[in-house]
Amino acid sequence: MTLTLILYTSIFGFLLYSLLNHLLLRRYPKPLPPGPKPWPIIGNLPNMGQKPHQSIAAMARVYGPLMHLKMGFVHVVVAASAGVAEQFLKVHDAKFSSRPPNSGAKYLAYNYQDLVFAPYGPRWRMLRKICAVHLFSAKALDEFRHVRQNLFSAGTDTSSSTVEWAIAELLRHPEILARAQEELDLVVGKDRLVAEADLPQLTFLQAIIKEIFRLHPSTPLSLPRMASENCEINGYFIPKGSTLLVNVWAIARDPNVWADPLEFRPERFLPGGEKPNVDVRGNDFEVIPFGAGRRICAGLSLGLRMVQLMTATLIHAFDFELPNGISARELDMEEGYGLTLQRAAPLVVHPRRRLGPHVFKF
Ligand code: HEM
Repeated sequence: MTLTLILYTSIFGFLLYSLLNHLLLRRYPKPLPPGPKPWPIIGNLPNMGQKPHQSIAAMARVYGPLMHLKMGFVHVVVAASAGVAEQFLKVHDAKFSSRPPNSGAKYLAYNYQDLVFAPYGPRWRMLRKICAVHLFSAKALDEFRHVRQNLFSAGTDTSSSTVEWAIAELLRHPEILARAQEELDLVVGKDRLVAEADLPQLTFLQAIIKEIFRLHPSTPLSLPRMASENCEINGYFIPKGSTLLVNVWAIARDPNVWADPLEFRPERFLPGGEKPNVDVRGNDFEVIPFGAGRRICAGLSLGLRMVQLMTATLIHAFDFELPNGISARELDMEEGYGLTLQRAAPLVVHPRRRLGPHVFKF
């Protein structure tokens, strides 16, 4: 008797949910973007897997670069190509400049009062202005240069994980590492450590860092945005309140845009390469590790400088050996998943000094 009751209740619940869903979806003037069919109540949560950026990229290969998902009752739209990302983050940027609510931001960030989670409006504008003028402007960064110099621990999680990926890729590509060290020896010499002022002359190093940000962006799904009003993108309806995820990881590996996208090839960013003029500062949508538009990473210039400086200093000052006779080609490059894109297995290396001991005396 009880079992029959549960069965009938479940069937009735399912039919009611499908009917409501159908009626609600019909109110839209245009179709929602295509996407996998959501389950009742939980939506597409079971499709997310252990590494959502990879699962979402696989789904986008089936449903296209503008995709619709349901996370529970929340509409989620995903941008998985440079063109679609540009629509959201440039053409319609103003409508997607708030972030969706979440408990972490509510309880840890003083009820959405910090810069990252503040709703788009006067307070966010004021915080952003303070950062732009007093903290992260080129002038402020130059003035605080001496405070940062070889201060490795000051790197944030995003910066430190990017450097870890960089060292791992360089170990797997010894010819690229040798060329970068050659450039460093030429520009910096062997009697001092790299300084921030050297960075503009280290063009090969800069290409390496761009390639690292392309293959291993520290926030693969960027930070979520939220639609503040209904809008239409590429002929599809995006309901107000939808969460926007931009799969910067998939965009930067798009085979329609990048030749041999999975290959680590910094030369592609050098003159004569396939993308000599492409940068990571949010103007070229095929590689946007710092996001784009008005809520682009506020610490972009600092993050970029820190990653360049830390990587340059490490490979200039040290050679690295892998422990236990592991060959570089065997190095596990599996991704873990967390707040930032970490290596599944942390990189363990034995550093050997390449510069004389006098260089390390401070
Ligand atoms: C490797 C380094 C870094 C990467 C890859 C990175 C990436 C990102 C991304 C993807 C966003 C979201 C952008 C969007 O919504 O379009 C973001 C936002 C932000 N980042 Fe970074 N970031 C890095 C380093 C830093 C550093 C060093 C700081 C400050 C010390 C910083 C401060 C911020 C802030 C305040 C925001 C929120 C901006 C806003 O909502 O207006 N980031 N970052």
